Amino acid sequence: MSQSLHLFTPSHTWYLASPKNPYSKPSLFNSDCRFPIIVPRHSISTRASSNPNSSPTPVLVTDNGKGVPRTSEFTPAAVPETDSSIEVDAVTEAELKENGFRSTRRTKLVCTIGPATCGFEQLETLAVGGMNVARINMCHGTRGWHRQVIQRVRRLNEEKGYAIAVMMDTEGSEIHMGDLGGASSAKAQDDEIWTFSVRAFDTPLPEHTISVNYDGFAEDVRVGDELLVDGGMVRFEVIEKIGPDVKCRCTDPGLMLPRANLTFWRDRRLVQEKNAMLPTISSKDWLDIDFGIAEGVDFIAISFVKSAEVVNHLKSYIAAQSRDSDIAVIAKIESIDSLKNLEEIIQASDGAMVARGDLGAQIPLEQVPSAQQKIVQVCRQLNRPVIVASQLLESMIEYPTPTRAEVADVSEAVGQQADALMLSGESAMGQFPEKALAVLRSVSLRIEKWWREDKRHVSMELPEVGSSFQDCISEEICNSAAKMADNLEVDALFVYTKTGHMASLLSRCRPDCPIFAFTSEMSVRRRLNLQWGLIPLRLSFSDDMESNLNKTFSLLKARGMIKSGDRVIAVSDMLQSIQVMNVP
Ligand SMILES: Nc1ncnc2c1ncn2[C@@H]1O[C@H](COP(=O)(O)OP(=O)(O)O)[C@@H](O)[C@H]1O
Ligand SMILES: C=C(OP(=O)(O)O)C(=O)O
Ligand SMILES: [K+]
Ligand SMILES: [Mg+2]
Repeated sequence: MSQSLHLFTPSHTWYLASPKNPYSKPSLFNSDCRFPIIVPRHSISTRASSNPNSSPTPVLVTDNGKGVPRTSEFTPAAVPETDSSIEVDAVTEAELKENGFRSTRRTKLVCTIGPATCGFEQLETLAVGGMNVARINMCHGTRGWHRQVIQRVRRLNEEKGYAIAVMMDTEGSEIHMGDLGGASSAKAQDDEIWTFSVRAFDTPLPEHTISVNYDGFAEDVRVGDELLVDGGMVRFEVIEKIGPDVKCRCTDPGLMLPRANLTFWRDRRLVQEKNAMLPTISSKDWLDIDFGIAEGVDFIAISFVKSAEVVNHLKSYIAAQSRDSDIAVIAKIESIDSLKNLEEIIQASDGAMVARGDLGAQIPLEQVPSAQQKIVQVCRQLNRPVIVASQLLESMIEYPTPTRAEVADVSEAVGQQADALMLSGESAMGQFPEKALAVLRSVSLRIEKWWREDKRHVSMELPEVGSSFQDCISEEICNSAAKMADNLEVDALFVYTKTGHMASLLSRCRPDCPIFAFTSEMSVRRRLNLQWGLIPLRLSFSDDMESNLNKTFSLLKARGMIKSGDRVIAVSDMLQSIQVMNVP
């Protein structure tokens, strides 16, 4: 290569030549060379001006002047998808216009939908607040209830241009309490005697009685065992067994919520055989999975994964049920077994969740932070998106402001560059769902900026993940493009991707600038919405990168989302190229 970097001016387009790249000059491509070679091409600015008629009519302009449009001021972004339009939601658009590329949020936000947020307008408020993924927990509610939520999210996407993905979370075979006979919670006081029973009760339940979903419960516990509700929020000691009833004395008082998880400990260790005997995916879970497939959810999160085998099984099941479905499987890491088999589970899955609620009930609490760090790191290395979940802003279920400790916890996850943060009770049944989401949003933005500006991230060793030579080329291109983007301080990376793979490879590098991911598939756009730093947009594009770029520039410029002089690096999975250019 004779070109030195000073020739590498922004007004030039540069191509990384590869065997798949029709633009490459064969004489310059050394077939023995593992990596593509950079060859110069002519300036993009002359080509861009050759296509003056490609500007579309701007479709949507909503902005209340404060960066994020208010619900009532929404003009529906319903954009009939044509060859010459780009699909983007009002929030992304407003954020880009208001704050520019650099300050867009990179960390994605998942909200669990429950009674506090299931209405169309409530969902829209969450969308405006930055929700990227809506999670429904099959542990609660009926399928009819969940169907309605899915339909409302879909309507939001269709009418307002959002790409909110739906994640269905299976109940799993955990041992949990029943519904508390309709009460929203029950308070256990110090030294009170409560009965945990496997009997079927008519409502209302007798006083101080809790039903348990697992038939073997009374048989398996022993007098002297410690019974933990929700990982220790409330504790009891087993004092007597009488047939199906287990009498327990409250040793740590607290509030118990319907269907709270139960674990029991003997000699300070979790009694694990119980979970081991139960299948990871119960018969009820399989019916829920059928429901999820039929409703076209984007992600299925499996609770209490123990091995890669169950993930593989579910993936083949999904493939057999719906040939062209691309439902991604998220493994919830929340048991001792899942930690033991972490790498193989993550390798088998399409993503993972650090489910700290149950994890903290299975391992000592003080081990949860290091487990989180490890899971986040393994996911990044294996190129799988990772969600940090549970109790991020727990106090906001009841209070409008978070504790300092909660803000520090959110900051830690953002600093670890997890792909996504999740709200559970805060958004499902809390009093301040919108405020909780706003806290995640503002803390993410602030901490991301601080880490970027202070260059606090130590670069992580990213092992090769590709299995074929083509995959390795894509990977090298993304690694190089991300590095170039940082070194040249470009404003954005553009990726044209059919399957989303190149976009995820770029996201994995956690570059300083945001990544615009253009895809023609709506389902890919939604799926990419879980991944760090990606701004997924729908655009129909061709194999001709030149025309794709011209089209993108004029569409984005017409909507004020980019401007002349912005510097961009573009990669594509069709051509396996890297191009550096200034927006004309
Ligand atoms: N679909 C729903 N219907 C009713 N309540 C729900 C629903 N989803 C979540 N919740 C409430 O929100 C709380 C927190 O949600 P989540 O963390 O997903 O469940 P869990 O605490 O059971 O793991 C639940 O304990 C439950 O009270
Ligand atoms: C996210 C979790 O799972 P669930 O809310 O379904 O118990 C968790 O345990 O942290
Ligand atoms: K669940
Ligand atoms: Mg759990």
